[in-house]
Amino acid sequence: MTDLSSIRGATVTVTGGTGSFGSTMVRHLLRRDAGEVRVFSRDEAKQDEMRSRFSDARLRFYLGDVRDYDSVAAAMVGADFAFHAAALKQVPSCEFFPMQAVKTNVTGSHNVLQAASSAGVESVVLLSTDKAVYPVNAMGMSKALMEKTAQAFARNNPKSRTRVSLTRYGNVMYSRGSVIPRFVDQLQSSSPLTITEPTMTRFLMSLEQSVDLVEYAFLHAEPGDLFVRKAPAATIEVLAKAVARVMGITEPQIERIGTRHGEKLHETLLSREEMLKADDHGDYFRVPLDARSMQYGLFFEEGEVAMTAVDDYTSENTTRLDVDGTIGLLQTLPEFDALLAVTR
Ligand SMILES: O=c1ccn([C@@H]2O[C@H](COP(=O)(O)OP(=O)(O)O[C@H]3O[C@H](CO)[C@@H](O)[C@H](O)[C@H]3O)[C@@H](O)[C@H]2O)c(=O)[nH]1
Repeated sequence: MTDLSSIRGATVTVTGGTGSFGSTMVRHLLRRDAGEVRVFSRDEAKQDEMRSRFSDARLRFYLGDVRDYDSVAAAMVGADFAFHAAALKQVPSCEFFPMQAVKTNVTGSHNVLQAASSAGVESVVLLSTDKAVYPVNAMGMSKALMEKTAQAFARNNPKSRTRVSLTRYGNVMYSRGSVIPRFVDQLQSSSPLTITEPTMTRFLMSLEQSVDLVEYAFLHAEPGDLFVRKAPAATIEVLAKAVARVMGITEPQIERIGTRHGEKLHETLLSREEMLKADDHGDYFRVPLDARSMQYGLFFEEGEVAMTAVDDYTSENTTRLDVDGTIGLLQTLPEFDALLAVTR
């Protein structure tokens, strides 16, 4: 039985541990009294910065790349649990270099699973994205294949000591390089807000909520399960107006720049096929593994029960926030607190 007390004293590896999610997860694990937290990542400068910022003797830094099996294996030996956040996640760079996305997101994730299983790690939670559902860009496609790799591991190794599970989430508000800090910069320099397509919608989630989701998966997963957190969404026009209002600007200048390469109008967190199988856990959905064995007939001949009229779970049909609702959400973010404290 996994509960929060399992983290106490445990050794935990976080791949991508210096990133926005990774470092928040590391902090969370330290608060949960983990005995040792291993930060696995490529960038020695970020590790060094994190070492002095955290200044915690329970942290261990592992330099490596998920593409390099030996480096991942070294970070897994003796670990109890692992959270796999290392990824190439920017849509444009993966569009231009799709094989780089394959190497990191697919082969690298496979390395993480193999290394964890060889080391007898008890649980691995892998992070995926809404862009993996009906993917239209290389980043989403590579993450979809990562999901399939994890599910195949669970299906093909029912006796494995390593419990593999997945989480999928949408846009993390104020994450590095994303639209909210971009709007904030534009407002601060009195430049127009660059809006791609005003009616485009995105799920909105805070970094803390993404950590909660990953911990929920860790606590509740059966092998091969996938979890998403229910989340509200807003159009980009609403989001732009809300960011401006929070910063005291009621009529922001707006410049339409058009939809970028590989972008969807709306994102999907769960397909209708997944919704048909999903269990409703209140704040979360759990999608169990399709655990039919390697008997191909079960896939090709018997098929599924009739598909009923269930919809995908999308940023178009989830709870939609208006400007006031979005402001309410933005005001919960520590980044805005810090920002407004400076401008006040
Ligand atoms: O100047 C800009 C930049 C973006 N947008 C729009 O804002 C939304 C969000 O864009 P952005 O913050 O760049 O995020 P996404 O491209 O949706 O991708 C983010 O969210 C994904 C989860 O859906 C993560 O996997 C990615 O790593 C992360 O970059 C999109 O509708 C964009 O069209 C604008 O309107 N103006």
